[in-house]
Amino acid sequence: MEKLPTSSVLARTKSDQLVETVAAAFKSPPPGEAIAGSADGSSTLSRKSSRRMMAASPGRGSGSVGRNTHIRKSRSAQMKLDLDELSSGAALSRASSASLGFSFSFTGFTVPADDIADSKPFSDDDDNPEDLEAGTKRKPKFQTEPTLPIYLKFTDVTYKIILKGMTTTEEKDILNGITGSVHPGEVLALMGPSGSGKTTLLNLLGGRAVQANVTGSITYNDQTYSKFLKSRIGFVTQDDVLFPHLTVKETLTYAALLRLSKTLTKEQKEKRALDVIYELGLERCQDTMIGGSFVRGVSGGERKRVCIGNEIIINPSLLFLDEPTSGLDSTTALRIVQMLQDIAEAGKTVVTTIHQPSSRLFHKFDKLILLGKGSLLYFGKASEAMVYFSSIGCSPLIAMNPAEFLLDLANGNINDVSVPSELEDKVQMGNSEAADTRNGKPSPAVVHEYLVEAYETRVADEEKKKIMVPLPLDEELKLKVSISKREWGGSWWEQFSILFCRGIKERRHDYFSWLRITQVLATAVILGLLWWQSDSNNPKGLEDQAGLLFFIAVFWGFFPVFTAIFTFPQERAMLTKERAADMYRLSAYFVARTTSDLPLDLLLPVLFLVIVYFMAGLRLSADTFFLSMLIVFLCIVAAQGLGLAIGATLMDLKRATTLASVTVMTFMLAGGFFVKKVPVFISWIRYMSFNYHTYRLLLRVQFEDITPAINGLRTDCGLAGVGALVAMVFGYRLLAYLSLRRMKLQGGA
Ligand SMILES: Nc1ncnc2c1ncn2[C@@H]1O[C@H](COP(=O)(O)OP(=O)(O)OP(=O)(O)O)[C@@H](O)[C@H]1O
Repeated sequence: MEKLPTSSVLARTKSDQLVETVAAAFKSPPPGEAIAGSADGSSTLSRKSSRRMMAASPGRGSGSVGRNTHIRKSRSAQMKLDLDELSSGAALSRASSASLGFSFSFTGFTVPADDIADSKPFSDDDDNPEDLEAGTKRKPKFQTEPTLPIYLKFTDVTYKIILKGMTTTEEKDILNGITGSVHPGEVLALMGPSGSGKTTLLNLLGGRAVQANVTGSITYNDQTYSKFLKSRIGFVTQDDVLFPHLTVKETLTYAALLRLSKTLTKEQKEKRALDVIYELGLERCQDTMIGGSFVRGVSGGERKRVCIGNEIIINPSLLFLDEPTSGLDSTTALRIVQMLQDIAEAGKTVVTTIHQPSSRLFHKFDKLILLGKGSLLYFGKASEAMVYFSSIGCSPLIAMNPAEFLLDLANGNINDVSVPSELEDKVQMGNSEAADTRNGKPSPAVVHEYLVEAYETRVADEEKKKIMVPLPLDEELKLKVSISKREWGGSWWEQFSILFCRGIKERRHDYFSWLRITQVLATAVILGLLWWQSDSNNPKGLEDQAGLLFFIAVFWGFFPVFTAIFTFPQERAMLTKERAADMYRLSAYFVARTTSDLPLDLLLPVLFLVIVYFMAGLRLSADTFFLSMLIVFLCIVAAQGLGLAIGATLMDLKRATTLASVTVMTFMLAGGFFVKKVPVFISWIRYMSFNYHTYRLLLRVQFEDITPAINGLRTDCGLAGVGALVAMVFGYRLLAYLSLRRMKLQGGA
């Protein structure tokens, strides 16, 4: 452990170099440029600076003996890459045009069209990651345009939650005093056993947790979190939240259209999506649907890359990833981590949680945080973790993957690990709590305590002191981070039209659902046959027709409620994710989502009414027919509003369907057909029923010339009925919108 201060000083010197290099290289371009890049030399500067950062980045320079292989690899990879670039015609043409100052498009790197077609740097089937590692294949370039460098530092981060039981309230510590830092050009891995707090820490660092329960400090270029950061942070969640029916290209294009700066044109944004497809090696599956539980789509690795693409499309300064390799085979996992390294090398700050990396993966991380039960067991260079643990008496006794060794330690499992003398003494002194009765070794709790204490006494203070030192950054660079203004990617109308088109594309299969069309047509034909050419000129026929009109009012009140209920609960995960990234205004999403289904919702009743109306022999007059149609439309839109409001308020399908069935049944019973003499204290309920208003309006349109009342129900409703339905159309929607506004963004800051 005596060695550590020396290496820490070394690390300090390197991060100082890094800070100075970036501060010098990044001369605060205007806001538009941060995303847009430029066609002049500033982009070239950024590329160079990112290369310099690579050189200065801890974990890539010279270090302990244990890292030599990795260093050799990186260097030879770098040399081979350069040679490869030189020998490639495309690289030559890029180099020559770069010298003329034209090589950088707004993405920072113009890939010639031929190049896109010819090269498959990441395609799934034929690439060997070893080749990539060794540099024998051309690596894709990750967004080399200038990006606002963000230095993330966190000290003594503590997070508690309050668990409310039936009778008791309990406080649970999730994180205890976590300290660390990560700089542009570095990949920080958060490791630890399941439940150790990795995701919680990642959410806190990404500004996605309820800040009330957090103590300690988290700073970005020495500034606290601000709304501006939402547009500079990419966050890849553990679950892949994507629309299953959109293709890879559509997914990334919509993300580009919604998230990229207003200053870019539509074409530039679309091109950005194509560049990301190329960078991630997704060109072969760009027209394949994402897929989901019921639709076969792209592979797991491709899915993960699309999720990463969704975030890197904004050229984020900070990229957070929650277990990007879980569920993937080791080759694909290695490819993804290699990609993260490439992204970091382009000047971004990358933080990722990782569950059980292979040793090859482990060596690709620059920094490591090892957590155990919410406490910090190690923070420092990944390559020095083993040295640190051996300095506190814990070394593997057999050849072992370092990640496996570290996870075993974090779990308190010291089988095949040398036992520190302090712990051995405890066990030998007969302390029953200290020993594991099964093997006579120290118990996991004691090992955990020892590791926490060892880190706190030997390293923690030193690290904290280093982190407390202010960054030698431009004031302008710091101030930029603290801007609290949101930046939308487009005007309200642009957002609305993009979301409207995306909604239609995602649900296009629903529109032509033969099941739904058959259901409506079959019902219409059955009704037509049952009421075949009924005659309103005799009282029995009149009553029959009134029954038919009531059924129509109930049918078109019932269906829209139950289809609209699913709208928001089904999209909750997507909405939470997209709102956390400030992708659009909630009102634009709401209006787009509620209007994009309308065309089909209004087409089916037309078919239905045409069949029923003429088969049942209702009043043959154009006015009556079209007015009946309009009334049914109003009923549908009002009923949809109720479904949307119930879904948005409860956001839980089971509870929502239960409440909806009770409400719809009540409205139907109060609709005026089944019961005429309703007690006064409950008679008000009918005015809230869209069935009641629709039924009365339909009666009026059909029979106003025949009779002023049918079944004791007066038909002189007119404008009042229409007014009530219109009020429901807007009132229920307003309720739905307010409920969505209230909805807590999961961990939303
Ligand atoms: N809102 C919450 N309510 C109750 N417990 C919580 C809550 N959030 C986190 N926890 C608890 O905090 C601990 C850390 O959770 P977290 O998801 O951060 O762990 P993790 O290390 O990411 O686990 P995994 O690797 O399994 O995803 C767990 O014990 C979890 O149950």
